[in-house]
Amino acid sequence: MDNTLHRIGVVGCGLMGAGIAEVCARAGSDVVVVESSRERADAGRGRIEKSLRRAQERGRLDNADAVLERVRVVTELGELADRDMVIEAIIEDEGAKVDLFKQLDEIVESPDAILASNTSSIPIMKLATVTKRPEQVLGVHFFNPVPVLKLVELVPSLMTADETLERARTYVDGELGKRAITCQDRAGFVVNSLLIPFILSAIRMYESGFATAEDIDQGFVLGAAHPQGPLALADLIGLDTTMAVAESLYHEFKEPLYAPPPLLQRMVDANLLGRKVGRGFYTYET
Ligand SMILES: C[C@H](O)CC(=O)SCCNC(=O)CCNC(=O)[C@H](O)C(C)(C)COP(=O)(O)OP(=O)(O)OC[C@H]1O[C@@H](n2cnc3c(N)ncnc32)[C@H](O)[C@@H]1OP(=O)(O)O
Repeated sequence: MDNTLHRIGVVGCGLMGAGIAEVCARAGSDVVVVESSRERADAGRGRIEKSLRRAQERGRLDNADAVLERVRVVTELGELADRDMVIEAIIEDEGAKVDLFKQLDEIVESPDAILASNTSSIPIMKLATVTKRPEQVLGVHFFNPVPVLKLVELVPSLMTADETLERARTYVDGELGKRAITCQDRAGFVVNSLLIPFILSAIRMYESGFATAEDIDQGFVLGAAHPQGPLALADLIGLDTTMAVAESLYHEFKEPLYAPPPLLQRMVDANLLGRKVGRGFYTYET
């Protein structure tokens, strides 16, 4: 068996999917990205192109066009049939991901192909058990902005084969030039288990009127050398995603520190989702 992963599929071309497709193509892989409609596919391709052009302008990339040629954004899942690995990066919703994994298992032809999820918090086992290849299913969790942040969490379930984990590690560390860490299959993995309670505490602090958003964030930027404060970071992640990850953590551990505060829920209800819509704790030009 050729263990190398050449042909990569990505499902979802939002914030994370576009970033994942970009870094895979920059590493030389042939990438097919699937979106649910032509409009979304066009928007996703635009996102990838904008990021590549920016990288070229800043001198971090020689030829954006050459990279773009390695990415096809399509609307049919069937186009993933010949992939060596498919990375799912759709909405953080267990039902939607389970449905997708059932379909991918039918579509992806190679018996050796890996089915990976970029989930932040949904148990990998729930996705593995709906396929006929649970030993080739694992979590491959990237961080936003994907082209900038070096970390990838690799999450084997109890059924993932050692070989699958090693093939994914070789791709992430070797081809993508990122740094993989490994952790067990429980909600939040390493980073979100620590980061989400921190962000929720900042939202509770702001909600109580204890300090302004600017002062809370400045406190962390200037007092703890974080690149941005917790509320600005929530805006970057997206308040809907922050909420979904908090709910998964709360569901798994029943710890009050993971319970989403009412203000977060209200902001999600109001579609104040952060950077991607132009307004969250701060306002942004879209
Ligand atoms: C919830 C999920 O499951 C898990 C997660 O994703 S948790 C979230 C993890 N993310 C973080 O913690 C992000 C923390 N913040 C940061 O690292 C930084 O604030 C930031 C990179 C977002 C912005 O950095 P900042 O210095 O303020 O802005 P800026 O000067 O525009 O960017 C710094 C560099 O990153 C690049 N960059 C910023 N955003 C980018 C993007 N979306 N795509 C590509 N490159 C980007 C810029 O081009 C710049 O590179 P250069 O110096 O070579 O020109």
